Amino acid sequence: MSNANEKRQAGEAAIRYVEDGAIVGVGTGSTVAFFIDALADLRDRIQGAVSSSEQSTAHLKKLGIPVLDLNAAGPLSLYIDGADECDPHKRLIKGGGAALTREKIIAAAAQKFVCIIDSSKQVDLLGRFPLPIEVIPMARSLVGREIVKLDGQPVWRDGVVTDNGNWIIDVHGWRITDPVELEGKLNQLAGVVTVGLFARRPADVVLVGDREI
Ligand SMILES: O=C[C@H](O)[C@H](O)[C@H](O)COP(=O)(O)O
Repeated sequence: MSNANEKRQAGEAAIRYVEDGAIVGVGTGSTVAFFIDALADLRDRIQGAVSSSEQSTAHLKKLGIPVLDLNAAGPLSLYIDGADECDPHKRLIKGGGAALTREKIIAAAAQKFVCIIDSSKQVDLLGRFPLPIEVIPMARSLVGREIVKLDGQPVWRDGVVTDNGNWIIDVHGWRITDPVELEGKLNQLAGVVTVGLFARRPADVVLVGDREI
């Protein structure tokens, strides 16, 4: 089965976690787009969605799904989002679409995080996909030098500005044996806004196509 078909299956399968009256946290990306399409059928049974990006907000609104502010919504029961890589412990690399900061905030606010992926995203060890890091623009070179000290190869995602007005550095060449430790270490660097490692707050459920693992 193609990756696109598995993404569609995962997006549609995630609907079974949505409860009546819920405010649903919604991630970003091509897999989530299938979820949003399916969520439109339930729009009269939910209160609405909290969105992780301008892209998802536009999609949700186009389909008539109310988009709510996280501060007003409070704790969320459910967050649905894709990932760029997923290890056997449900730890993730995210941020291929530059939406990692708002995604991490919503994941932290949600009781259950259901991650929807196709099978190409499954890895034994995180790091084949370059690790995205959102940085304050003036700190780009500083953070890059710190990454080199940690044996990573930083590549500036030239031309990309995040929804928060910041820049992205993609780090190549890391085999991430201890993602919890690395996430903490990178979070401490001055100028880093968010690291695309979701190890301290991994997914609770992963759907690979329509198969829950
Ligand atoms: O910033 C983007 C997000 O983390 C996405 O969830 C991730 O890149 C996966 O996207 P896709 O479902 O398009 O492969």
